Amino acid sequence: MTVTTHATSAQSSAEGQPRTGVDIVGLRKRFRAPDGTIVAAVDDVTLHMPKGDFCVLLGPSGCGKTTLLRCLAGLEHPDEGSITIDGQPVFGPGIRTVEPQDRPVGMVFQNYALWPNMTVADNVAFPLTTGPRKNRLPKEQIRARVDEVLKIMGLSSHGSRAIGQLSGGQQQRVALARAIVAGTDVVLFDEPLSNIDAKVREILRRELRAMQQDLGFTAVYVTHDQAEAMELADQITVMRAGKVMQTGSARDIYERPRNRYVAEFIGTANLIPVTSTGSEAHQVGTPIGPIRIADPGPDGPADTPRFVASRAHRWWIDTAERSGENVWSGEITNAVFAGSYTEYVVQLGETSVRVWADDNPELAPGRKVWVGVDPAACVVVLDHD
Ligand SMILES: Nc1ncnc2c1ncn2[C@@H]1O[C@H](COP(=O)(O)OP(=O)(O)OP(=O)(O)O)[C@@H](O)[C@H]1O
Repeated sequence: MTVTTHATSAQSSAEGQPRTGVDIVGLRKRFRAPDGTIVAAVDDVTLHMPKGDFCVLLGPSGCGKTTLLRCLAGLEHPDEGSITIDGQPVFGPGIRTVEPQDRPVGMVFQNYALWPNMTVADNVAFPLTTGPRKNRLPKEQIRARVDEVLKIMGLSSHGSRAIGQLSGGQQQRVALARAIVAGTDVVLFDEPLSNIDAKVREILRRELRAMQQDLGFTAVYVTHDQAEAMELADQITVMRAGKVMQTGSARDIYERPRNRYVAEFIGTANLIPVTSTGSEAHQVGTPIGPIRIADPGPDGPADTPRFVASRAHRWWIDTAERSGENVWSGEITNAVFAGSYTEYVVQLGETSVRVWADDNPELAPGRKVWVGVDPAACVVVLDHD
């Protein structure tokens, strides 16, 4: 990827435009693969990213997250739809497409994309020193702004160093500093921490979140790492094959997945097929008998298969006989000690469930047990949208 430059915040704020975050409507981007087939990399995406929120695009490799981000940056030309960034239409029918360097966004790439022959300070200053000369800040102001940003990123004493004299984590700090130096209201991140070792990544992640909250910019952050998404995001958008599967807070997505894909992609879910609508409200029939549920799930075509989804850690396990709603007896078929919990696989007839017991009762496979789950932790999800 190439480095893009960033418009100054002065441009977006001085014109007094309304700042609303990022709005994407009906966006499509197709590519022709080498074998001639057409790939719908972004497939009718409509998404609102509220101003000042940390918005994560999450999904497996190839689901279209980077293409969507590149469309926001202006590095890809979408086939259809519209994009508005902080009230400024940058792409859409009847709109002159705004070039990357004129969009009110900063961008941080996975591979840092720094200029190796420039010092740290010059790399950070770069977005302020490009564009029409008449719009540029005076030199002293650029220097002051660069110093300020280097301080925020803990790089004050590194300004005159060459890029090659920095560690990977420090280089990524420089890239972050460069993305925020112009004070743009939207910063785009393409898996910025994935080349950094795990310990430093954790630190940078926390710093990035704190910095984003302090400065108040809207972050659009691409990752395939669900833990990273959950730690950082105000809003997570789960993508699959170019489409948005679900958008919500980390808690919404985790506790109220709307389809099987989301339930399985985030966390560990037990999915038990729904065989009938159940004789009472908030109850469904399944191969292990009726299950009481909290949420009947989204409407969808009647013939779409449905499942009761529940998180493994919301189940309990007991060796003493238990009875009541959402309680079953079964046999442990596998037990794996995972440190803070033990995962048991328990066979209930033809169905097996995973139970994460955090009191580590040390039960061996073959043991008869009772297991159960709180109805509040059971939601019905569609097989697909
Ligand atoms: N320039 C291109 N030419 C042809 N196909 C492309 C091009 N760019 C992306 N694609 C295809 O579009 C789809 C989405 O790619 P994209 O890079 O957006 O996915 P991603 O979710 O960001 O994946 P990753 O996490 O691996 O980067 C993939 O099938 C990819 O092969």
